[in-house]
Amino acid sequence: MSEHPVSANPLDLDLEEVLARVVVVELPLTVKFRGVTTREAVLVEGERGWGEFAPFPEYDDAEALAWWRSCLEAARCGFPEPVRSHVPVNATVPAVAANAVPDVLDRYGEGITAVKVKVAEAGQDLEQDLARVAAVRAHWPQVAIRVDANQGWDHGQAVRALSALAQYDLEYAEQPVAGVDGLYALKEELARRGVEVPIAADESVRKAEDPLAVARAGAADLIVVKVAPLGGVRRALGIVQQAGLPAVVSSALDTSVGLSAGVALAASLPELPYACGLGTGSLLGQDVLAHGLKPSNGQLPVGAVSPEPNNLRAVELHGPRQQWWVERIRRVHRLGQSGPNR
Ligand SMILES: O=C(O)CCC(=O)C1=CC=C[C@@H](O)[C@@H]1C(=O)O
Ligand SMILES: [Mg+2]
Repeated sequence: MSEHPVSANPLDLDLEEVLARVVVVELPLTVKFRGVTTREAVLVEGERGWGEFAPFPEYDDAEALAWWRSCLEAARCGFPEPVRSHVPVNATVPAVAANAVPDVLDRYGEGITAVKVKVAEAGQDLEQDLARVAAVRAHWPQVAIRVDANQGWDHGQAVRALSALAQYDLEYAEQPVAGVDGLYALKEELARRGVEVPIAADESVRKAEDPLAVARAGAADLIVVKVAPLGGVRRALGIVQQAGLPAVVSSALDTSVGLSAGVALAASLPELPYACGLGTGSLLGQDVLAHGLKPSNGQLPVGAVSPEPNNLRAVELHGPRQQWWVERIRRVHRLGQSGPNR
């Protein structure tokens, strides 16, 4: 790729030249997350660094376009100047059985100050969520605990669950129910009942037509921002600035290349009031860097990353899955050149 000015459109490139050099990888997860045990991603090296394209397989091309823009921003434009050298991260606990919690937490090492616990998993019940959160509190008594329901509760379930979980002094509840109206109604009801659990919006930001609608409606106390679904670090920075709410930077279960874009966003935000959901490198069984981005003393370092050729070769995909990703990029790229500026 030739020298690329930051102000130009990163989609303006010779696509076949880029596709000839992309690396498609599949990384094993050490714990099942979002129902999957491996994570596929495409890595692209550009004149300013490495970018990652890894929209989940079920996402359509319109949704995947923001991830492609984000990948090309990293590869071709680089990132804004950081204002800090390290970012604090939370441990993330998937919807595992309570007795598996200590083992999951220990993967993140010492010095973690916040833990995010997945709740409302399909096929599980509130007792299992309470037991998982209790196991976190028992293993690490001092940490702040937040829960993420991925909009898995309806209004009544969320009121019941958060009223019960409030005994653990929750830092916040992430996307307990679906939609801006749903979040607003829940926030009102919790306030009426005196249940003091702040509400964070995730899907209502990253999957919304208008990522600012939730802030305008006063339906959340804070927002979760993820670089790839929001179309890159600069777009995510703009959304945080316009939302005017505290922001938590999170991963999309990325390889260390994708995580480094999240770190770049966290590093350039003027305020960083919460530990970031960027510790998920600890859930990967293999990574593309010689030393993957895993927390040390609860923090990740800010800076460029570069995959190690041997690590890349060990996880590189060939054949039909590689072709599937290449074809997906062709379609998404065409959409970006022809369609509305999503
Ligand atoms: O925020 C974290 O602690 C880790 C990232 C995380 O939870 C997620 C990553 C990828 C997909 C999402 O289902 C999930 C989330 O909902 O925040
Ligand atoms: Mg979430």
